[in-house]
Amino acid sequence: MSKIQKPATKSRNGLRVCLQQQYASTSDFSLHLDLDIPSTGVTAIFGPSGSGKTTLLRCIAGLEDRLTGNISLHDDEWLSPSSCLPPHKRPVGYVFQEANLFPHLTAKSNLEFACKRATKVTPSISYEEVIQLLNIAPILSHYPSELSGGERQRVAIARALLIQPKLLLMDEPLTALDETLKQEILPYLEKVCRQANMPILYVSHSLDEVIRLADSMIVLDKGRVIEQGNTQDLLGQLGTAFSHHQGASVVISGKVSERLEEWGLSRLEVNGQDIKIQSGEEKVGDTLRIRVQAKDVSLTLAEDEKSSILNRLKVSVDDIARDPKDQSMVLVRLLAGDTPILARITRLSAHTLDLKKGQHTIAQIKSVALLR
Ligand SMILES: Nc1ncnc2c1ncn2[C@@H]1O[C@H](COP(=O)(O)OP(=O)(O)OP(=O)(O)O)[C@@H](O)[C@H]1O
Repeated sequence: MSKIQKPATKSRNGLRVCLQQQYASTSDFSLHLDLDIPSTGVTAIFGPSGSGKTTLLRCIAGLEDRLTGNISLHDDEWLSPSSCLPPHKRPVGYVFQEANLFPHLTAKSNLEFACKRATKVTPSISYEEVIQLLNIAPILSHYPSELSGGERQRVAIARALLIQPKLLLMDEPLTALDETLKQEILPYLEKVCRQANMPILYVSHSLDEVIRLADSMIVLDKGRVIEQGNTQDLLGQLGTAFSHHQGASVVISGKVSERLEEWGLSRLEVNGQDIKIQSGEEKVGDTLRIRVQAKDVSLTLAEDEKSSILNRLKVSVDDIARDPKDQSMVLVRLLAGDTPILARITRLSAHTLDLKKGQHTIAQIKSVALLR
């Protein structure tokens, strides 16, 4: 195995991972990474099957032994050329695809086991807080076999938090659940992600989950990082793995400026323009994150056109790219101020509108198409 080229510089904050790993000298797969991961927030690890997502988490947790390099968290060195902290000494909470609870112990005893393993003397989250956060008080006396998949996974997340980790690793925690259970558990995950004051690495194949949960993203392919950045920036670019995805979308953040109770809508201010969305629980002043799918954005040049579409944003065309998978379609990158929006329209429409870079146009988005 060759040595890592770039020496790891120490990070004062967050997770530093600079490593090289290979399962066996005969294996085709190897992992070569050099990453700085923010000290809080969710970083999604995305990429095709076999790209090394699970291997990366296992290396960080200390579960792989054929690796060299440096891993540190907030300047605590877990791996260096001269040392390797064993897995049980790493302050890591790990949530797997399957809940992996002890089958002979009740949910409560599973959690108590985690409390005994806690890595910190002063807990950053109490037992009661975890129970409340994941709403598992009613099921504490149940054995894993008596719980639904979603309940088991909520207990598994609680167990990972009660270890009092400084880093949370989640490997496709929703994949084994059906759609209904996924929707049931997502709000809990969102709460955990928002409240946990630590870096969270979240492996997922689901663009939906990534958009809902991740602040930043790392895209792996064949053990290498091919894209990395802030979720909003990355999703708003053309020519990435995401812009070619069926569900190509951008994430837009805005402040709720008004609730239009009579119409069941809320007004969101985004760079001085209004977006109306169907009302939820949000209050005036809240910041909301909404997903706009490229397929739900249409373009028009007529400013005063009467239309049932409520959201008509003044934008400029920043770039146009052909869809490599469908020659009848193009993706248009638009800017509303500095907020990127993607529109997936036919090549014929782009031709008819004579779309060009820098051109001013109107992006129309139906309110019902906006997801949160
Ligand atoms: N124990 C092992 N021994 C040898 N090769 C392995 C081992 N575990 C995984 N691999 C190989 O390493 C590569 C990366 O696997 P890994 O599980 O990290 O991918 P992944 O991106 O998590 O995939 P998926 O999305 O399918 O879970 C694959 O080619 C896999 O076959």
